[in-house]
Formats: sequence, structure tokens, C-alpha cells
Amino acid sequence: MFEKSTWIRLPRNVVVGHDVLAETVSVVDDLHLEGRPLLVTSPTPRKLAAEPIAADFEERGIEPAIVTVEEASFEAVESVIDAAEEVDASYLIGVGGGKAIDIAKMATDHLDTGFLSVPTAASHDGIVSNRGSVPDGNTRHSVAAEPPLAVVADTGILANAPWELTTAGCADIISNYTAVMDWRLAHRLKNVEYSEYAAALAEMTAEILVGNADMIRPGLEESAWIVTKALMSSGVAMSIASSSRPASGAEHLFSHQLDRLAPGAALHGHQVGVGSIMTAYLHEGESGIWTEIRDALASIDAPTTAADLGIDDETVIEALTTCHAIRDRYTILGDGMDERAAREVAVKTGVIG
Ligand SMILES: NC(=O)C1=CN([C@@H]2O[C@H](COP(=O)(O)OP(=O)(O)OC[C@H]3O[C@@H](n4cnc5c(N)ncnc54)[C@H](O)[C@@H]3O)[C@@H](O)[C@H]2O)C=CC1
Ligand SMILES: O=C(CO)COP(=O)(O)O
Ligand SMILES: [Zn+2]
Repeated sequence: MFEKSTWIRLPRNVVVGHDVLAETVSVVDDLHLEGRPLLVTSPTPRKLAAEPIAADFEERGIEPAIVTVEEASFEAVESVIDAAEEVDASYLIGVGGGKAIDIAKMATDHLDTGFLSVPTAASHDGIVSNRGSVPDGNTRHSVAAEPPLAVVADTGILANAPWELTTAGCADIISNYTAVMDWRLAHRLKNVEYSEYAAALAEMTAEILVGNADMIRPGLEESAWIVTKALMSSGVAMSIASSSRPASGAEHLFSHQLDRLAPGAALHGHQVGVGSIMTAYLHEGESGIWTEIRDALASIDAPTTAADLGIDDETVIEALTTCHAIRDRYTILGDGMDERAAREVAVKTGVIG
């Protein structure tokens, strides 16, 4: 008898478009959610989106609570859990960038309620994923979590977000190329569980994004559409795989190590993009797609060098030679890069001087 079974948990509603923020209360109605919501946001997205959503609830006679978080940390998650219990929130609404949404996601997991994801920047692919990345001690990578019940992505707000946030989202998607290369390698060498569907979906989002790179320009709502759909698909790929493997390989290990060695220096997506240039070279050598990845990033003004990230060369080398050890995840880095080899790949790809 076929024993295998799997749960693929996805959002019930994904609402994308111009001014859809004003439909948030209707999305809640459609989910048959009742009671008081707790909005989890950060300073800028609070004014942009959380407060307008709160006003719509108040018009409906529902008194939402709002909590503002500054940094992604377990203390922030605990403060949201305390706030939710204090106001007896029935569900949460994460409004902001990746950190605000991840904190809402992780708090929801603990509270055993549901949450809505309202991204105000197309900066990462955690918008719909069943993964939560909140630093915990030395851990920077994502852990299993529940996906949102619904996503409300207002392309007007996303298009007006700082351009660097959108290019970070693009880079997070482009890095799927090398994430899938690592996943296939781990499957072949270590028999790591693998889903061709999730891998194909993750790779396709990178291909479509790179194919449309010339249409991705600042302030264009059409660009926000393209990037948001790619981020959604990438998040769905993670939910299908029940793992971040489709979207996270050695380039993410590199980024997580940079988060430790140079906290706050650069955006998540920008760091993984630069990592992807180097790991593509490790996979395929001089004639591989590393130049296409580099050129795609450059075409949307995303960083392609350590200098662009504002990180010094030696930190790049330290991250490259140590990041294999931060997670039990087999990648092209194997049991760790030799310093000379790391310097060679970083110089050959132009990442360091
Ligand atoms: N759970 C998952 O599957 C994934 C989670 N992540 C996590 O997401 C985080 C990165 O998210 P980011 O959005 O890059 O960083 P972030 O959440 O720190 O946002 C960057 C900054 O932009 C601000 N911001 C957001 N929307 C804005 C707008 N419309 N206008 C002006 N400012 C705005 C935020 O308030 C924040 O100050 C990392 O912690 C990363 O680990 C990344 C990928 C996947
Ligand atoms: O950033 C992610 C996918 O883009 C999540 O991956 P991690 O599991 O490496 O945190
Ligand atoms: Zn990522």
C-alpha cells in the first residue's frame, strides 16, 4: 500500500492589484474570521498601510490593535504574543517587509491562530511561504511555520516602495537558480528528499523574472506585478516542498553568515544575489550561468560586488569559508571552502577586487 502522505498548506486567498489594501476587511470576511485583529507592523509600513487598514476595521465597528516591531528577534515575537494575549486577538495581520511578516508568522504559530500577510515591499519570498526567519541565538535561517491564510499585495504601495527593496526581492528570486542546483546536487549525492515540481516552479520564477528584467523599472506598477507574482510562486514552491530548499542553497548560507558577521549591512535579497553569482561559478565554472546571474542583477541595479553591499572583502571570504557549518544542508560548498579557493572564486566573479 502506498504509505506516503503530505500536507501542502497554501493561502486561501491571494489578492494582488492596485488599491487592494482597501479590500483587506472583505478578505477577512471571506475567511469567516471574526473578533479583534492585531496588526503587526514596523514604523514606515504602519503609516503607509497598517493605519489605513485599522481605519477600515473601525468603520466596520471592529477595534483593531496595532503593535510596532523594530527588529526581527525572538523578543519581538514574544512581545507580539503578549500583545495578542492582552487584547485577546483572534488573528494577526503582518503589514510590512519580511521582518514584520515573519514576526507575525512566528507569533501566529505559537498562538495557534491564523494570520494575513500584507507586504508593503516586494523584497523577499516569505510573503506566502510556510517558513519563518527570525534570528534565534546563532540561527539565522528559516524554520517551519504556517503560511498566511491570505495575502493582500497592493501593487501601488509595492511600486512606490524604495527601489532597493524591489531589487532585493528580484535578487531573492534570481538566487533560486543556484538554490535548485544545490538541491539537485544534495539529492544526487546525499539522497536528500526532493520535489521536481517545487524545483521546476522555483527555477521557472527565476527564468521568468530574468526574462522580464528589462520591464522591471522603478515606480512602474507593472514591475511590482511581475516581481510580486514571482515572489508568490517562489513561496508556493517552498510550501510544496515543505522546506526552503527550492529557494535557499549555499547563496543563502553565505547571506546568513553575513547577517552574523556584518549585521544590517545589506538587504537579505541583495546578499543572496551576490552569493548566487559565486555559487553558480562553483557549480558550472567559467562558462556557466554566473555571468547571466550577474548581468541580470546589474540590469536591475541590484548589487553584484562586496563593495555594492558595503561589506569588506575579508568579510566575504570569512563568510564563504565558514557558512557551510551553520546548517545541516548539503550544498556545493561541501564540507567547507578552502580560503585560497574562496578568494579565487570571489576575484574571478568580480565580487571582490
Ligand atoms: N520567511 C521566509 O520564507 C523568508 C523570510 N525572509 C526574511 O525577510 C527579511 C528581509 O525582509 P526585507 O523586507 O528585506 O527587510 P525588512 O523587513 O527589514 O524591510 C526593510 C525596511 O524597509 C521598510 N519598508 C517596508 N516597506 C516599505 C515601504 N513600502 N516604504 C518604505 N519602507 C518600507 C521596513 O520597515 C524596513 O525598515 C529577513 O529577515 C529574511 O530572513 C526572506 C526570505 C524568505
Ligand atoms: O530566504 C529564504 C528563501 O528566499 C528562506 O531560506 P532560509 O531557510 O535559508 O532562511
Ligand atoms: Zn531568501
